[in-house]
Amino acid sequence: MSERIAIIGGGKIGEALLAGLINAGKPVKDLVVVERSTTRAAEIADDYGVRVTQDGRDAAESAQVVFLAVKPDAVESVLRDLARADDDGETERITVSLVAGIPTSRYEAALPAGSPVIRVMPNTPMLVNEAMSAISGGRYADEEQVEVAVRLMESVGRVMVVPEKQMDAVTAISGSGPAYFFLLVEALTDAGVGLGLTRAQALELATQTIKGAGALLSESGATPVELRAAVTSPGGTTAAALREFERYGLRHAVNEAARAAAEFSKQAARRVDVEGSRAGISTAAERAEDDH
Ligand SMILES: NC(=O)C1=CN([C@@H]2O[C@H](COP(=O)(O)OP(=O)(O)OC[C@H]3O[C@@H](n4cnc5c(N)ncnc54)[C@H](O)[C@@H]3O)[C@@H](O)[C@H]2O)C=CC1
Ligand SMILES: O=C(O)[C@@H]1CCC=N1
Repeated sequence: MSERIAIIGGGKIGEALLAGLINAGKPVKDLVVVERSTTRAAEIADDYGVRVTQDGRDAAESAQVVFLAVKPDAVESVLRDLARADDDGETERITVSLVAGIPTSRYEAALPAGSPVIRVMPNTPMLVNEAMSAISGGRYADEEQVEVAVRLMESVGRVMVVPEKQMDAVTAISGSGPAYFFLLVEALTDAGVGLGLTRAQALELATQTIKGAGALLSESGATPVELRAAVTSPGGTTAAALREFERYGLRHAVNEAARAAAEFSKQAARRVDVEGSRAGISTAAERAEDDH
Protein backbone atom coordinates (compact mmCIF):
# COMPACT_ATOMS: atom_id res chain seq x y z
CA MET A 1 0.00 0.00 0.00
CA SER A 2 1.35 3.42 -0.86
CA GLU A 3 -0.15 5.57 1.84
CA ARG A 4 -0.02 9.34 1.84
CA ILE A 5 2.21 10.65 4.60
CA ALA A 6 2.37 14.00 6.37
CA ILE A 7 5.47 14.92 8.36
CA ILE A 8 4.83 17.69 10.86
CA GLY A 9 8.13 19.42 11.66
CA GLY A 10 10.80 19.65 8.99
CA GLY A 11 13.77 19.91 11.35
CA LYS A 12 16.61 17.45 11.75
CA ILE A 13 14.60 14.28 12.30
CA GLY A 14 11.71 15.30 10.04
CA GLU A 15 14.21 15.81 7.24
CA ALA A 16 15.95 12.51 8.00
CA LEU A 17 12.60 10.72 7.73
CA LEU A 18 11.72 12.54 4.53
CA ALA A 19 15.09 11.76 2.93
CA GLY A 20 14.99 8.14 4.07
CA LEU A 21 11.49 7.57 2.69
CA ILE A 22 12.39 9.19 -0.64
CA ASN A 23 15.62 7.11 -0.87
CA ALA A 24 13.50 4.04 -0.17
CA GLY A 25 11.35 4.82 -3.22
CA LYS A 26 8.41 6.64 -1.67
CA PRO A 27 6.96 8.91 -4.38
CA VAL A 28 7.30 12.59 -3.48
CA LYS A 29 3.65 13.14 -4.46
CA ASP A 30 2.61 10.96 -1.49
CA LEU A 31 4.50 13.15 0.98
CA VAL A 32 3.75 16.52 2.53
CA VAL A 33 5.77 18.39 5.15
CA VAL A 34 4.36 20.89 7.62
CA GLU A 35 7.01 23.37 8.70
CA ARG A 36 6.40 26.51 10.69
CA SER A 37 9.63 28.31 9.84
CA THR A 38 9.40 29.83 6.36
CA THR A 39 13.17 29.65 5.82
CA ARG A 40 13.27 26.01 6.73
CA ALA A 41 10.15 25.31 4.65
CA ALA A 42 11.81 26.81 1.58
CA GLU A 43 14.96 24.73 2.14
CA ILE A 44 12.99 21.50 2.40
CA ALA A 45 10.87 22.31 -0.67
CA ASP A 46 13.98 23.18 -2.73
CA ASP A 47 16.06 20.21 -1.61
CA TYR A 48 13.42 17.50 -1.95
CA GLY A 49 10.79 18.89 -4.36
CA VAL A 50 8.12 18.02 -1.82
CA ARG A 51 4.99 20.04 -0.94
CA VAL A 52 5.62 22.05 2.22
CA THR A 53 2.82 23.87 3.98
CA GLN A 54 2.16 25.66 7.26
CA ASP A 55 -1.32 24.23 7.54
CA GLY A 56 -1.14 21.13 9.74
CA ARG A 57 -4.84 20.43 9.60
CA ASP A 58 -4.95 20.49 5.79
CA ALA A 59 -1.86 18.27 5.53
CA ALA A 60 -3.30 15.78 8.01
CA GLU A 61 -6.58 15.62 6.10
CA SER A 62 -4.69 14.59 2.97
CA ALA A 63 -2.71 11.85 4.78
CA GLN A 64 -3.30 8.36 6.13
CA VAL A 65 -0.19 8.46 8.32
CA VAL A 66 0.85 11.62 10.18
CA PHE A 67 4.33 11.74 11.69
CA LEU A 68 5.01 14.25 14.45
CA ALA A 69 8.60 15.47 14.36
CA VAL A 70 8.37 18.60 16.47
CA LYS A 71 9.94 19.31 19.86
CA PRO A 72 7.93 18.16 22.90
CA ASP A 73 6.75 21.71 23.68
CA ALA A 74 5.08 22.02 20.26
CA VAL A 75 3.10 18.79 20.57
CA GLU A 76 0.01 20.28 22.21
CA SER A 77 -0.49 22.91 19.51
CA VAL A 78 0.02 20.34 16.73
CA LEU A 79 -2.51 18.05 18.40
CA ARG A 80 -5.07 20.84 18.44
CA ASP A 81 -4.80 21.01 14.61
CA LEU A 82 -4.91 17.23 14.26
CA ALA A 83 -7.95 16.93 16.51
CA ARG A 84 -9.86 19.20 14.10
CA ALA A 85 -8.78 17.33 10.96
CA ASP A 86 -11.47 15.25 9.28
CA ASP A 87 -10.83 11.64 8.27
CA ASP A 88 -10.77 10.87 4.57
CA GLY A 89 -13.58 8.41 5.23
CA GLU A 90 -11.68 5.39 3.82
CA THR A 91 -9.05 4.53 6.41
CA GLU A 92 -8.48 5.61 9.96
CA ARG A 93 -5.60 8.09 10.16
CA ILE A 94 -2.58 6.83 12.14
CA THR A 95 -0.63 9.33 14.24
CA VAL A 96 3.02 8.36 14.64
CA SER A 97 5.04 10.38 17.12
CA LEU A 98 8.83 10.59 16.87
CA VAL A 99 8.90 12.91 19.88
CA ALA A 100 11.12 11.90 22.80
CA GLY A 101 9.47 11.37 26.14
CA ILE A 102 5.81 12.15 25.42
CA PRO A 103 3.64 9.06 26.03
CA THR A 104 0.98 7.84 23.58
CA SER A 105 -1.67 8.50 26.27
CA ARG A 106 -1.06 12.26 25.80
CA TYR A 107 -1.92 12.04 22.11
CA GLU A 108 -4.87 9.74 22.74
CA ALA A 109 -6.30 12.23 25.25
CA ALA A 110 -6.11 15.10 22.76
CA LEU A 111 -7.25 13.31 19.59
CA PRO A 112 -10.78 12.05 18.86
CA ALA A 113 -11.68 9.05 21.04
CA GLY A 114 -10.08 5.80 19.93
CA SER A 115 -7.53 7.37 17.54
CA PRO A 116 -4.62 5.02 16.78
CA VAL A 117 -1.31 6.42 18.02
CA ILE A 118 2.11 4.83 17.63
CA ARG A 119 5.33 5.98 19.22
CA VAL A 120 8.62 5.62 17.36
CA MET A 121 12.11 6.48 18.51
CA PRO A 122 14.31 6.66 15.40
CA ASN A 123 17.78 8.14 15.00
CA THR A 124 19.44 10.40 12.44
CA PRO A 125 21.19 7.65 10.41
CA MET A 126 17.67 7.37 8.94
CA LEU A 127 19.00 10.03 6.53
CA VAL A 128 21.07 7.27 4.89
CA ASN A 129 18.56 4.45 5.51
CA GLU A 130 20.54 3.09 8.47
CA ALA A 131 18.16 4.08 11.27
CA MET A 132 17.58 2.12 14.42
CA SER A 133 13.94 2.64 15.32
CA ALA A 134 12.01 1.34 18.29
CA ILE A 135 8.23 1.16 17.97
CA SER A 136 5.40 0.91 20.51
CA GLY A 137 1.70 0.87 19.70
CA GLY A 138 -0.63 2.91 21.87
CA ARG A 139 -3.80 1.45 23.37
CA TYR A 140 -5.98 2.00 20.26
CA ALA A 141 -3.43 0.96 17.63
CA ASP A 142 -4.22 -2.50 16.29
CA GLU A 143 -1.68 -4.99 14.94
CA GLU A 144 -2.23 -3.94 11.35
CA GLN A 145 -1.64 -0.28 12.19
CA VAL A 146 1.54 -1.08 14.11
CA GLU A 147 2.60 -3.13 11.07
CA VAL A 148 2.17 -0.03 8.86
CA ALA A 149 4.59 1.88 11.09
CA VAL A 150 6.99 -1.08 11.19
CA ARG A 151 6.98 -1.34 7.39
CA LEU A 152 7.58 2.40 6.93
CA MET A 153 10.40 2.48 9.46
CA GLU A 154 11.94 -0.71 8.02
CA SER A 155 12.23 1.11 4.71
CA VAL A 156 14.67 3.50 6.44
CA GLY A 157 16.58 1.08 8.67
CA ARG A 158 16.13 -1.56 11.36
CA VAL A 159 13.14 -1.82 13.68
CA MET A 160 12.60 -3.21 17.18
CA VAL A 161 9.09 -3.41 18.63
CA VAL A 162 9.21 -2.65 22.37
CA PRO A 163 6.75 -2.05 25.20
CA GLU A 164 6.25 1.67 25.68
CA LYS A 165 7.76 1.57 29.17
CA GLN A 166 11.15 0.90 27.54
CA MET A 167 11.03 4.01 25.36
CA ASP A 168 13.04 6.24 27.73
CA ALA A 169 15.82 3.65 27.82
CA VAL A 170 15.73 3.22 24.05
CA THR A 171 15.94 7.00 23.61
CA ALA A 172 19.05 7.07 25.80
CA ILE A 173 20.77 4.31 23.81
CA SER A 174 19.84 4.50 20.12
CA GLY A 175 17.90 7.80 19.88
CA SER A 176 20.70 9.97 21.29
CA GLY A 177 23.36 7.32 20.59
CA PRO A 178 24.67 8.65 17.27
CA ALA A 179 25.78 11.82 19.09
CA TYR A 180 27.89 9.76 21.51
CA PHE A 181 29.75 8.12 18.64
CA PHE A 182 30.20 11.45 16.85
CA LEU A 183 31.68 12.86 20.05
CA LEU A 184 34.09 9.94 20.17
CA VAL A 185 35.10 10.55 16.55
CA GLU A 186 35.62 14.25 17.34
CA ALA A 187 37.80 13.39 20.31
CA LEU A 188 39.76 10.77 18.36
CA THR A 189 40.30 13.25 15.54
CA ASP A 190 41.61 15.85 18.01
CA ALA A 191 43.87 13.20 19.50
CA GLY A 192 45.20 12.39 16.02
CA VAL A 193 45.97 16.06 15.43
CA GLY A 194 47.74 16.11 18.78
CA LEU A 195 49.88 13.23 17.54
CA GLY A 196 50.90 15.15 14.40
CA LEU A 197 48.34 14.06 11.79
CA THR A 198 46.54 16.66 9.72
CA ARG A 199 42.89 17.17 10.73
CA ALA A 200 41.74 15.77 7.40
CA GLN A 201 43.88 12.65 7.84
CA ALA A 202 42.76 12.13 11.44
CA LEU A 203 39.07 12.58 10.55
CA GLU A 204 39.29 10.11 7.66
CA LEU A 205 41.08 7.54 9.84
CA ALA A 206 38.54 7.91 12.65
CA THR A 207 35.50 7.92 10.34
CA GLN A 208 36.44 4.79 8.41
CA THR A 209 37.39 3.12 11.70
CA ILE A 210 33.95 3.70 13.28
CA LYS A 211 32.27 2.62 10.05
CA GLY A 212 34.38 -0.54 9.80
CA ALA A 213 33.98 -1.36 13.48
CA GLY A 214 30.19 -0.95 13.16
CA ALA A 215 30.06 -3.17 10.08
CA LEU A 216 32.21 -5.83 11.78
CA LEU A 217 30.02 -5.77 14.85
CA SER A 218 26.77 -6.07 12.92
CA GLU A 219 27.99 -8.60 10.35
CA SER A 220 30.42 -10.93 12.17
CA GLY A 221 28.04 -12.26 14.81
CA ALA A 222 30.82 -11.79 17.39
CA THR A 223 30.28 -9.87 20.63
CA PRO A 224 31.93 -6.49 21.25
CA VAL A 225 34.05 -8.14 23.95
CA GLU A 226 35.38 -10.73 21.46
CA LEU A 227 36.04 -8.11 18.81
CA ARG A 228 37.86 -5.87 21.27
CA ALA A 229 39.97 -8.80 22.43
CA ALA A 230 40.91 -9.51 18.81
CA VAL A 231 42.29 -5.97 18.45
CA THR A 232 44.15 -6.12 21.76
CA SER A 233 47.49 -7.80 21.08
CA PRO A 234 49.21 -9.00 24.26
CA GLY A 235 51.30 -6.22 25.74
CA GLY A 236 50.51 -4.00 22.75
CA THR A 237 49.25 -0.53 21.83
CA THR A 238 45.53 -1.22 22.31
CA ALA A 239 46.05 -2.52 25.83
CA ALA A 240 47.96 0.67 26.62
CA ALA A 241 45.06 2.78 25.35
CA LEU A 242 42.31 0.72 27.02
CA ARG A 243 44.09 1.01 30.35
CA GLU A 244 43.73 4.79 30.09
CA PHE A 245 40.03 4.55 29.15
CA GLU A 246 39.44 2.46 32.26
CA ARG A 247 41.56 4.75 34.43
CA TYR A 248 39.51 7.79 33.37
CA GLY A 249 36.23 5.96 33.90
CA LEU A 250 34.84 5.65 30.37
CA ARG A 251 32.33 2.96 31.37
CA HIS A 252 31.14 5.02 34.30
CA ALA A 253 30.81 8.13 32.11
CA VAL A 254 28.79 6.21 29.50
CA ASN A 255 26.53 4.74 32.16
CA GLU A 256 25.89 8.11 33.80
CA ALA A 257 25.29 9.76 30.42
CA ALA A 258 22.70 7.17 29.40
CA ARG A 259 20.96 7.44 32.75
CA ALA A 260 20.80 11.23 32.39
CA ALA A 261 19.29 10.92 28.90
CA ALA A 262 16.69 8.37 30.05
CA GLU A 263 15.73 10.53 33.03
CA PHE A 264 15.42 13.60 30.81
CA SER A 265 13.14 11.66 28.47
CA LYS A 266 11.07 10.40 31.41
CA GLN A 267 10.51 13.95 32.65
CA ALA A 268 9.60 15.40 29.22
CA ALA A 269 5.83 15.41 29.69
CA ARG A 270 6.10 17.04 33.11
CA ARG A 271 8.54 19.65 31.79
CA VAL A 272 6.17 20.55 28.97
CA ASP A 273 3.35 20.99 31.52
CA VAL A 274 5.47 23.20 33.78
CA GLU A 275 6.72 25.33 30.88
CA GLY A 276 3.22 25.46 29.38
CA SER A 277 1.59 26.60 32.62
CA ARG A 278 4.32 29.23 33.08
CA ALA A 279 3.44 30.53 29.62
CA GLY A 280 -0.29 30.38 30.51
CA ILE A 281 -1.06 27.44 28.19
CA SER A 282 -3.39 24.81 29.62
CA THR A 283 -2.43 21.16 29.22
CA ALA A 284 -4.64 18.42 27.84
CA ALA A 285 -5.11 17.09 31.38
CA GLU A 286 -6.14 20.51 32.68
CA ARG A 287 -8.56 21.05 29.81
CA ALA A 288 -10.14 17.67 30.49
CA GLU A 289 -10.57 18.74 34.14
CA ASP A 290 -12.16 22.04 33.04
CA ASP A 291 -14.62 20.16 30.85
CA HIS A 292 -16.02 18.30 33.87
N1 LIG B 1 17.31 14.88 16.28
C1 LIG B 1 17.28 13.59 16.58
O1 LIG B 1 18.28 12.85 16.44
C2 LIG B 1 16.02 12.95 17.07
C3 LIG B 1 14.92 13.71 17.40
N2 LIG B 1 13.78 13.09 17.84
C4 LIG B 1 12.62 13.89 18.20
O2 LIG B 1 12.21 14.63 17.06
C5 LIG B 1 11.65 15.86 17.46
C6 LIG B 1 12.26 16.96 16.64
O3 LIG B 1 13.64 17.02 16.91
P1 LIG B 1 14.65 17.73 15.91
O4 LIG B 1 14.28 17.40 14.50
O5 LIG B 1 16.01 17.42 16.40
O6 LIG B 1 14.30 19.27 16.20
P2 LIG B 1 14.37 20.50 15.22
O7 LIG B 1 14.32 21.72 16.07
O8 LIG B 1 15.52 20.33 14.27
O9 LIG B 1 13.03 20.38 14.38
C7 LIG B 1 11.76 20.76 14.80
C8 LIG B 1 11.10 21.46 13.61
O10 LIG B 1 9.72 21.61 13.87
C9 LIG B 1 9.32 22.88 13.42
N3 LIG B 1 8.08 23.22 14.13
C10 LIG B 1 7.91 23.62 15.40
N4 LIG B 1 6.60 23.77 15.70
C11 LIG B 1 5.93 23.44 14.58
C12 LIG B 1 4.56 23.35 14.27
N5 LIG B 1 3.61 23.68 15.14
N6 LIG B 1 4.22 22.95 13.01
C13 LIG B 1 5.16 22.64 12.10
N7 LIG B 1 6.49 22.70 12.36
C14 LIG B 1 6.86 23.08 13.58
C15 LIG B 1 10.49 23.80 13.72
O11 LIG B 1 10.46 24.98 12.93
C16 LIG B 1 11.66 22.87 13.38
O12 LIG B 1 12.05 23.00 12.02
C17 LIG B 1 11.89 16.02 18.95
O13 LIG B 1 10.69 15.81 19.64
C18 LIG B 1 12.89 14.93 19.28
O14 LIG B 1 12.65 14.38 20.54
C19 LIG B 1 13.67 11.74 17.95
C20 LIG B 1 14.73 10.95 17.62
C21 LIG B 1 16.02 11.48 17.19
O1 LIG C 1 18.19 15.16 21.96
C1 LIG C 1 16.99 14.85 21.87
O2 LIG C 1 16.17 15.23 22.72
C2 LIG C 1 16.50 14.01 20.71
C3 LIG C 1 15.84 12.75 21.16
C4 LIG C 1 16.77 11.64 20.78
C5 LIG C 1 17.80 12.30 19.99
N1 LIG C 1 17.63 13.57 19.93
